[in-house]
Amino acid sequence: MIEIEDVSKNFVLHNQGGAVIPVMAGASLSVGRGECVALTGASGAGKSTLMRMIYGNYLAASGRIVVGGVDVARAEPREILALRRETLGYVSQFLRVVPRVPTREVVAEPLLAVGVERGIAMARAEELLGRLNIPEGLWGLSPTTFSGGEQQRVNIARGFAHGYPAMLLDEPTASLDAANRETVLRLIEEAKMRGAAIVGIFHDEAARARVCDREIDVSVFTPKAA
Ligand SMILES: Nc1ncnc2c1ncn2[C@@H]1O[C@H](COP(=O)(O)OP(=O)(O)OP(=O)(O)O)[C@@H](O)[C@H]1O
Repeated sequence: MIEIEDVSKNFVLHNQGGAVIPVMAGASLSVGRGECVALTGASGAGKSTLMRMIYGNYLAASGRIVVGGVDVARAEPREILALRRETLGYVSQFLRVVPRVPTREVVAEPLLAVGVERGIAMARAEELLGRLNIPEGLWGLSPTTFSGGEQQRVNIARGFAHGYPAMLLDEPTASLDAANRETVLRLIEEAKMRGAAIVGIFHDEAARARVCDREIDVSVFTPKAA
């Protein structure tokens, strides 16, 4: 479902005389349906960079990144948007809050975007908000004023609303209490059971051991000259 072949990445520092920093070379990785792969490696090894390339935020210098049959490294912007709507979910640590949109709608939005009937989308949103312990009294309010932890849980609910065939998870259990951490681990297990291919960064070692099938140390993709 996610195929990465011989990918390299350089950063060009335009404000520092155009210095070229090679950060990745020969990155290859394959993630099948129902599989969860953890990216590991020291700080600065390139975990976030690889995730951003898979999501199409950073362009690879060479190689292929194929998600659900779409080569992200070569796709048109509208193809990337369709991929993100239908196939590839990204759960970051932080919610991008849209002012005045109620929490229930924020969570249901990915389902409405793929044409799920409104009643079904809202029911799924409410189920997830309940599981993640967001008080019912908050569901009709915009999450703008929510606490950091509440916004993080709303973001997780939104990220797991639609059954994406492929998912990227950036520290999904960071700073959660035990009960909510357990819920997130169950959501990951449920996603795997329905066949999602998952790539994630997990600093929480116990979480990684429980939900990940394999670990890839991205420092093996650090260019030799770097
Ligand atoms: N936009 C950018 N411009 C220039 N260099 C960058 C950029 N983003 C990342 N880098 C460099 O690429 C390397 C990999 O960074 P990256 O954030 O992917 O590491 P990481 O493994 O995710 O680290 P951490 O665990 O600290 O989050 C680092 O040396 C970083 O300085």
